[in-house]
Amino acid sequence: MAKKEQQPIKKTKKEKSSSSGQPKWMRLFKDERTHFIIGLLLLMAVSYVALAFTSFFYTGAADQSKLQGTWFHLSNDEPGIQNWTGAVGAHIAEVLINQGFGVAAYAWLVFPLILGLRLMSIRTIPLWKSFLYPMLIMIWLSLFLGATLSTIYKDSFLFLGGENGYYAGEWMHGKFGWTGTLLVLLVAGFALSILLFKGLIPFLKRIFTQSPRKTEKEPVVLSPAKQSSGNTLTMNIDDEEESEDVSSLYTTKDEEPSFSTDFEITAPQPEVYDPGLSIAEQQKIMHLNELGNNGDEDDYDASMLGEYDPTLDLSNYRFPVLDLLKEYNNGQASVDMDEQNNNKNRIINTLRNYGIEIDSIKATVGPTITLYEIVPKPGVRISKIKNLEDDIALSLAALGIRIIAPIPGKGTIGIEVPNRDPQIVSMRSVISSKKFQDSKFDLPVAFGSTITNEIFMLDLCKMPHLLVAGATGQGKSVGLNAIITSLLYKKHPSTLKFVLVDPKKVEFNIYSDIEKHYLAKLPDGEESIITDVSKVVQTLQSLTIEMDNRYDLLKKAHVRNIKEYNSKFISRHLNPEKGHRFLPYIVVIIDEFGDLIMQAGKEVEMPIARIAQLARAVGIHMVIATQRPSTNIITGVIKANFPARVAFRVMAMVDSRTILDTPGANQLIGRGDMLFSQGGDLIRVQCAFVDTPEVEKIVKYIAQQTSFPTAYYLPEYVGGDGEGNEFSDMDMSKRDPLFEEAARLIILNQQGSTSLIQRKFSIGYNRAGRIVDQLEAFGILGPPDGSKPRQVLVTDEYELEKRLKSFL
Ligand SMILES: Nc1ncnc2c1ncn2[C@@H]1O[C@H](COP(=O)(O)OP(=O)(O)OP(=O)(O)O)[C@@H](O)[C@H]1O
Repeated sequence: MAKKEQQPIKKTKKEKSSSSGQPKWMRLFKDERTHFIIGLLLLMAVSYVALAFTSFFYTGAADQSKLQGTWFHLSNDEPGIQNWTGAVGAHIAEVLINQGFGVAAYAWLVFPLILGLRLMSIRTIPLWKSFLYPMLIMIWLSLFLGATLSTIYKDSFLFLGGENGYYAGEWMHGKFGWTGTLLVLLVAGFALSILLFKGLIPFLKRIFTQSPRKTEKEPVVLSPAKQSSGNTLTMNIDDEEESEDVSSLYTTKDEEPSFSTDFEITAPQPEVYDPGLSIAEQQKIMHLNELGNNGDEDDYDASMLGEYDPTLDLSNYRFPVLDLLKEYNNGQASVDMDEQNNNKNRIINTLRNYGIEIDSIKATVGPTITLYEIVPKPGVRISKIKNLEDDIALSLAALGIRIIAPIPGKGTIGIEVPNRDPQIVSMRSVISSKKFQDSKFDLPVAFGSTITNEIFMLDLCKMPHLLVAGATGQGKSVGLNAIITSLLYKKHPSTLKFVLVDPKKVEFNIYSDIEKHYLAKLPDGEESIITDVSKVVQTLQSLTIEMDNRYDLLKKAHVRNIKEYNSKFISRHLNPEKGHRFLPYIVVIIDEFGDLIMQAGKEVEMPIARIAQLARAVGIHMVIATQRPSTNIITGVIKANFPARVAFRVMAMVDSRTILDTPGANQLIGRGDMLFSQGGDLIRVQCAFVDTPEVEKIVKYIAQQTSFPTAYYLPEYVGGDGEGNEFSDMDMSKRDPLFEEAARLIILNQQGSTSLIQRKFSIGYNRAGRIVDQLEAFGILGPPDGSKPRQVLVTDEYELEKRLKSFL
């Protein structure tokens, strides 16, 4: 729907059917309100039947004689029925309880109850469990009651185990006798308990392995805490199900000291190689594992409590609604055919003037740019067309023309020409798009629309960090707001926290009202939006501590990344008593980090680099923005660690090279026109537009809802020395005496290998390795890259001299 508003031209058949091709009844069926109403009806039906069942125990005897009729008779009104729910309820109870499975018939109600709750968006246990488990319990209980108690209640109107249980019990008595039947039922009951409660086997093992030790330890006086765990064990004999929960919850904690001395737990080391992680992250995990494996989390299992729901604290939280966002381009803009035809003819003529003939030309009209794709006649040199950029721009009398020769993967040549009447791509249109709504990304960002009218989305988790740059007034702030807005529309406050840094003190202030929902800050930080440079440094250091803490948790949990960690926590295989907690993603957004680098230099650059190198595995992602795309701001260190980049319009080609390593951003037209690059490919995107009043509305909508008691507190950062931080440890005085010479050598050779330094200076491998580490820490060499040589981040001696001076 919304696509139509933003896109002036007819879409392809495929796109059209995906957005509007659904029949009305189907949409009604999928509508949230329909689900809610069906859920409500199910809950009503469940309550009705539950009441009928309960009443049946009191009124069943009196009603029995009147229940001989069929359903048809009953619905024709049966006089004198006493069941609280009338004739229909009485009949249902008679059929399901007496003729069915006896008191165990209540189990029928579990599945519709859970289904109803799910339809109303209240999540409990998985559906298959809610069906299978009650059915198994029902069959067993009906058999048990039928086989054991039926003789006791012989004269009652009620079959405790239902007719099914009664006759099955009779049959079993005939086959196995009384004792045999009881034995079979108890064994079946035990097997069923093992199936239902995962923690039962480890619990029993513990009881059995512990009993001899208990006698050895008898003289030891138990602390009150231990005595209470003894109580837990006693309960176990009385109440099988309840003690199951309680025991496996607490035994891990209480029994642990004596356990760990007697048993060597050989937990599997996590496999280190993970293609999703950077080399530095993999090394970090390997290093942590080398330090020793003291996590014995493998035993912990509280899965019988059902899945942990991280959103439970704010379970009534409502995501912002679409109506908070504005519609633009209400009157559907149509394609200006004259403009398209004129441009097409001009392109053909200009090319012809230079002796270039083409086979075909095709136009795709985007919101702000039209892409003309041409196929030249065989034998035409592509570079010849590329050189005509200025001439084509002149003939079209338009700025912002970009030639892509050839379009990667297409075999055509693209000429991007700005439209005379650009359309705004509204945030509303991208947020309401099916692509965004159905997205399964962990941190989905709906950035805007490509020039071929596709919604452009990225997963910040995969980037894993983003550098945003562009001259002032070209759409950077709107871009940052689009990122934040997308995340607010998709992530619950318990799963995402922002750290917002704003040295200009104007851009992010608007978000301070959602501090307790979505922001993370230092425990002593008064302001939720960080504006002060010294506070920025502290916050970044604190984030590196948070990162290290999270790595420790990952190590203890024997997992490789935050996703695995959180799913293990959700399935209750990580013990909160041992410091485990659900880890929200943290997105750090730094507006105008150029100002910070100018004021605090390495103090901010180095923690940024460190977080960028390591934090992806633990769910910390960074977006840094600057309006000064110069090499002293976007340094080699920054570039090496931010492979995903967004460039808004810049004034000079050299600026575009600084951001993207290629020209292009200087040819953009501004107002949200941007280039996204990751690993070489450039995509031109019209950034979605969200203005301040819209953001205010979203913030207000969230702020008026119940929040957490405080913002998310980052760990306290003590002292300025940055204990354990290799970057701050490496001040100039601690450099190797050969540091400068080694730096010159690798810049001269543009090759950064340890063996080169070793050979040239005739030094040992260890010392050469240390020098390489120092060169990396000072941003002269990039991080290790598998078997490939490290990247040299400084291009010439002049830049090196400047750097060395800045360090002094
Ligand atoms: N995606 C967009 N679509 C349409 N217009 C836009 C878009 N982005 C920005 N603009 C227009 O450009 C103006 C400037 O945008 P913005 O404030 O984001 O620039 P900026 O690069 O952040 O500037 P500064 O660096 O000075 O903060 C906006 O007020 C708006 O009119």
